[in-house]
Amino acid sequence: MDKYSILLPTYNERQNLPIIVWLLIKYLDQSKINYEIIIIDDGSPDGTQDVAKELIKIYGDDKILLRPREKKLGLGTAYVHGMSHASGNFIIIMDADLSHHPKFIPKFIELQKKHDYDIVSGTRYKGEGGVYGWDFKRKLISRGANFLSQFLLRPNASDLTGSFRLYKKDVLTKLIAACESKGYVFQMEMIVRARALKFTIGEVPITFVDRVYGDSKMGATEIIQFAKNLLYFFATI
Ligand SMILES: Nc1nc2c(ncn2[C@@H]2O[C@H](COP(=O)(O)OP(=O)(O)O[C@H]3O[C@H](CO)[C@@H](O)[C@H](O)[C@@H]3O)[C@@H](O)[C@H]2O)c(=O)[nH]1
Repeated sequence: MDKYSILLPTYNERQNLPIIVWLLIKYLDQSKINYEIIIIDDGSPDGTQDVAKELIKIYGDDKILLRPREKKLGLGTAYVHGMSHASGNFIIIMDADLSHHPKFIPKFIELQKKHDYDIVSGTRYKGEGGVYGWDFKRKLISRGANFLSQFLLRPNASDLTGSFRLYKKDVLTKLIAACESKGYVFQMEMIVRARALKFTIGEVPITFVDRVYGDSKMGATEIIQFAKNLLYFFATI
């Protein structure tokens, strides 16, 4: 039977974590999906790990695992760390801040099964997909980054910077081995490398809703890093 390991990277998500975990359990149980939830917390000062431990007491350590690290080491490396503890043959990566709704997961799984895709990527930029709650500046950055990367890299997916995705575990293992970046740009690199390695990608339109609690960790450093990597991938891949 297929098993899905859901990776939830967290940094200061004390308020969001109980809600996202509850929603995940509700939708995945309802759809009779076999899963585990892996929380990768980078030593959040707001007590996210204490909340995670309480959730494990409530829902059980067969459903929720906490795989903490001592300090903030970046989003890309958090995925790698989580995956090394995953027992599923499929991996689902999503944000813990309620921007990604678990109701889309059964659609990801259905599409993957139908076409045996290596990757299913949530897309905000196709069909019914969309973004809610971002200000004009943030929308412009995201759209601009996507437009530029589409133009330069010609990837097989319409949302290069999004992170709500399902991977076959062996595919993700190969992609991780091929990827060099550590931060947010990891999402883009995965799709670019996927094309080079000839992995198939299906897409499910998703609505991305900006977080209500807490703050985004994306700043100028991540944006500059993204631009540098974009040019590097353009020149090398
Ligand atoms: N463990 C760990 N988790 C992190 C780190 N940085 C961020 N996270 C977690 O990663 C998720 C996304 O981080 P945010 O900082 O909230 O991202 P965002 O601004 O909402 O950005 C979203 O849009 C980007 C552009 O489309 C996406 O690239 C990004 O993945 C995300 O979906 C959240 O669950 C957050 O706690 C880190 O260094 N370590």
